[in-house]
Amino acid sequence: QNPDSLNADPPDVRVGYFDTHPLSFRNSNGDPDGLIIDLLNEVAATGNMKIQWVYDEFPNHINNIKSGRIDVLVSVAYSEERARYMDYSALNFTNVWGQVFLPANSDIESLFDLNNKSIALLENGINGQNFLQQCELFEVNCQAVYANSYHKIFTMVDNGEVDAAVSNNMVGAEFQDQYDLLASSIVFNPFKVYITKPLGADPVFLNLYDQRMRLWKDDPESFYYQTRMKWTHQNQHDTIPYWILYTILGLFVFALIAIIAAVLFKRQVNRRVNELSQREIQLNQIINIVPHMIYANDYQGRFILANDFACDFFGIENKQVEKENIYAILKSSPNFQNLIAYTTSSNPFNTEIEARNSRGEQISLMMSKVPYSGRNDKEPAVVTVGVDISQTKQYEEEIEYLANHDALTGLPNRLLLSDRLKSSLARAEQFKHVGAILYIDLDNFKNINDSQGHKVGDKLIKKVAIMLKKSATPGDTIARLGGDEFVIEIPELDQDINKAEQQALLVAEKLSTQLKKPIIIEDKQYNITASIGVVVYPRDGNRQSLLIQRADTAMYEAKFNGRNRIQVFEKGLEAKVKKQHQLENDLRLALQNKEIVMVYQPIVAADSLKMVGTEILLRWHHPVRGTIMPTDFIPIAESAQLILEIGYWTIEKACQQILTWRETTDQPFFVAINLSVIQFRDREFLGRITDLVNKYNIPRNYLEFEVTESILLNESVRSMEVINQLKMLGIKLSIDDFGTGYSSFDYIRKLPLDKIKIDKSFIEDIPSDNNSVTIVKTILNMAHEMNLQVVAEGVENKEQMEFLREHQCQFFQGYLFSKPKEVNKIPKKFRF
Ligand SMILES: Nc1nc2c(ncn2[C@@H]2O[C@@H]3COP(=O)(O)O[C@H]4[C@@H](O)[C@H](n5cnc6c(=O)[nH]c(N)nc65)O[C@@H]4COP(=O)(O)O[C@H]3[C@H]2O)c(=O)[nH]1
Repeated sequence: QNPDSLNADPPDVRVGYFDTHPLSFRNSNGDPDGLIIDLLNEVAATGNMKIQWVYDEFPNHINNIKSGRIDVLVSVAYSEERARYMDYSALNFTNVWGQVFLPANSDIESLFDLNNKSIALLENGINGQNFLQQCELFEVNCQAVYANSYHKIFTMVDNGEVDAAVSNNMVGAEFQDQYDLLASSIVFNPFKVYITKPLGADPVFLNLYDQRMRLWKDDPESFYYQTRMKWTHQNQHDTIPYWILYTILGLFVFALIAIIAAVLFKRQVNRRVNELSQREIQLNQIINIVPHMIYANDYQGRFILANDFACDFFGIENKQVEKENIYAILKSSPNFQNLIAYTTSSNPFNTEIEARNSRGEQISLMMSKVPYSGRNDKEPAVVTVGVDISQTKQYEEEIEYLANHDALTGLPNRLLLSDRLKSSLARAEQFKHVGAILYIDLDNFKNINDSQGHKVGDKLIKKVAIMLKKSATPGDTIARLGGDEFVIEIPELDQDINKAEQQALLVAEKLSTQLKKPIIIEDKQYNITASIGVVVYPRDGNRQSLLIQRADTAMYEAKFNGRNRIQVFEKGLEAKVKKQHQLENDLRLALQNKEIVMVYQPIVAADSLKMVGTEILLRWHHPVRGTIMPTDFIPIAESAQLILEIGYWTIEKACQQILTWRETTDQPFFVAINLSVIQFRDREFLGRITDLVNKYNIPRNYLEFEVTESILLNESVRSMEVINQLKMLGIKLSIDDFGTGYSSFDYIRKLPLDKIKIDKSFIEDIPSDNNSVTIVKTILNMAHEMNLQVVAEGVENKEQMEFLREHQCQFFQGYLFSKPKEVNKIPKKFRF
């Protein structure tokens, strides 16, 4: 120490104290008093220092020391947080521990009883912090209520505002009697009590204190022990003898370990319980997500479990399921009928059933039933799983439908027809039934498809399908084989084969008439016809493939004979059709092999009998079969789609011939060419004709096209368009075979035609046959009225010629003048 300081005024040291009885407190005179007060007064006296005591609440002193308003603070427990702003004395002056104090009547016995209780704590107090850490460790959830003095804390306990209070044991013991408190067995965290100064402040007082304490603690008779005795009635070296302290600590550690073990165990149990309940929730979620029926019931029918699907199916509440009985439910509604036999059977099995749910909706279920021995084999039950296969069944049905039906019309396809035929034929054999098959092919459908596009073609096929359905009777199978081919199977006709054939023909005629009705598609009218082949079984065969093939052969024959016909199968047809097929193949090579040639038949003027023109007629010089006439090969060319090639070749040759004749003679000399309906329908027809007449630069009126009445009538809209265009090009037009078709004078009147050719079938019978005479006269009169020229075809003798001349027929064509000949063989006398 500085010797000068002994004589100088003792320096002031401001020491903060607060009520923490018996360590420090303000006595009834308002003066500082208590264990540490006495000790520090003594320390100050030995250091010749004068203490200036500053009284405040503990939390305020924390601020006081931080702000330097006091130099020393008494009774402070150590904490790392406090050490950031305070220096501690080296020696403590006492030890204390945390303790919970309760109202006298409290039944709280352990830390766990404090769960959900309110606890009064000193604001910023170290005991409060330690207590809360303990609570957190043991998952005790209590509500902390803070106050800034011990006095207030215990007052709250006394008033019943809180369930308990926490303080150090020493303070609590002091207040215990005053507030009638119960010192609980809940103790924790023993700690030492020091004096402190602001961090970095002058250490002189703290050093003086440590110096004195060191001396005092070594001497049991010292001022320190006397003072402790005075305030705490303990005369040992410390507040508690070390062995007691260690015992308490040991017990505390043991209790702590035991509690931690218990808590860990409790936590583990809680975690496991939690996991199990999560798992149960998960399992419930899973079986409820499954879109199939799952339920289990005991042998009395009581439900053990049922998922959402099952509950919805039976119309029961999931929460109520354990109160329900499956047997009672199954009996409660006719919807569950199909399940009864299944459920009451004791055997495990898998089966597919159709059932209705509580709302009456049909469901296909794949049911599986398995016995379940239950928990510990004591609760035997049955687990039922019903997999909802409704969707799969629906797909299967759709696939089966698609496999058996035509996608465009929805009619049975070849596969289903074949199935039905098989069973019809089997029944026919067993019961001696007679049936028929009609093979229907639309005439010239390909041309409509090509000229109008597939969309129109498809619509037409659909309409035809509807027409066929309307004309058929129930029990008939109407199938579409593809393209424009349909088959109708009529299974049960008269047992007399001839009568059965008549019945089949009647149906065919009905169909044919029905099909002839105009069909309107996209505001356009289409007139179609069909070629129908008929077979009757078992007469024409007893195998379905043979019967279809024979019906097809008959249809082909109908087509070959000019279409729009019904043909019953006959024995010789197969060979004939085979021959036609062979011809079709040969015809494909005929043009390039130059086997097709043109012959010319002169047309003469009635007055001069001089040739005014010719008609081109084709001949096919077949290398094996010899010369084939156009009536035999033109239908083949049409069905084999060769007619366009042949047709344009003929027109080009005609143009060349017109040019040759023009160069060799000044006489007007026309060439007439027959047109097939297929040429007429060809989209390129007008363009190609225009190109040809331009290419050869022929006088347009030297070219004449012959079309039949049927072409004009059947193709009314298109024909009007083509005829007008041809007229605009300057080409002549005549109607061939007039009188054999419908002969609609009204219609013909509207067309810009030039000539009518009377068919040779009328000419051959004049003048002897009255009917033919009348027809020829009528045609001639009508033609004169309409200002049309008339050509008589097939004039073979002078009587015919004279009759025709008499009735003002302007032109003749026939063997009387010349047979059709190659160009260089035409008789000279008719040339000019
Ligand atoms: N009995 C007899 N017959 C006579 C007489 N005068 C002419 N004929 C025959 O009558 C037919 C007249 O031709 P069409 O009515 O246009 O009838 C033609 C025509 O519709 C068709 N045809 C011929 N060539 C062609 C062609 O290049 N294209 C098309 N699309 N059809 C053709 O073939 C049909 C038959 O032709 P063809 O057999 O050459 O038969 C020809 C001709 O040889 C006669 O006095 N007596």
